[in-house]
Amino acid sequence: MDLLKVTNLNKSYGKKSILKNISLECKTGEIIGVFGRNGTGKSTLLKLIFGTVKADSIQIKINSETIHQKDVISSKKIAYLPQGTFLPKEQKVRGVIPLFFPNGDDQDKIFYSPQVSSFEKIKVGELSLGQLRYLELLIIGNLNHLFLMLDEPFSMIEPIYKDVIKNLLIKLKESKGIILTDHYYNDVLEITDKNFILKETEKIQIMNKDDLVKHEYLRCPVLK
Ligand SMILES: Nc1ncnc2c1ncn2[C@@H]1O[C@H](COP(=O)(O)OP(=O)(O)OP(=O)(O)O)[C@@H](O)[C@H]1O
Repeated sequence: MDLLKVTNLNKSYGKKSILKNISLECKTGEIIGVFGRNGTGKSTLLKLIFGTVKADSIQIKINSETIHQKDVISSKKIAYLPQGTFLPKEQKVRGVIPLFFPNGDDQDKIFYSPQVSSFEKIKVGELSLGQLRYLELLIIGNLNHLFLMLDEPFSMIEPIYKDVIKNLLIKLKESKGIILTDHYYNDVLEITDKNFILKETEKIQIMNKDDLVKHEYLRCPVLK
């Protein structure tokens, strides 16, 4: 088991405090869900841990090793799925895979993953949103990072691909720790082991949908 430990995380933009003294832990074998209304800092939190947004303060440790924020990307221990696509739209899927996986066996893992044969000849820009998000997750998930930060893996995705993505994430958590955020709360709660909500700069643990109502993320009554 590997442990990602983030402590003393503070972030403000100008005079506006976004996240105050946040701590969190994620183990390999675990998926953690992050909720919060628009603008509460969910994406910022993931980018701070990945190192692409500079923190006012943050300590990041993986097991006993401290990783400075500026060294997170080069350490190749934490990966990040941004909200927007990062793949070249004009390339066919079968041309994109070798860009990330020079080794033939590694490429095969992607090519023989469920569904990929149905869209490998298509250009990235012509994929459905579900196919595209799944391909991105397959690529990120098959690189060797221990921890994945995923920003909205389910948003606007057709139901069939949501299921394919959920199955992939459950498989990936066998060897990785995953922190994800998405407003599709039912999909998130279906696969997460722990959850929290960001509210007014703080992090509050969530046990179920009722807690999401209590903290004014959902309106009641919640159908069960
Ligand atoms: N580069 C920036 N400069 C100034 N303010 C910013 C910047 N990036 C984000 N913010 C502000 O920080 C706050 C948190 O933004 P963030 O994108 O993390 O929210 P979020 O919880 O992910 O929202 P959403 O659910 O809409 O994706 C928002 O008020 C946003 O306007």
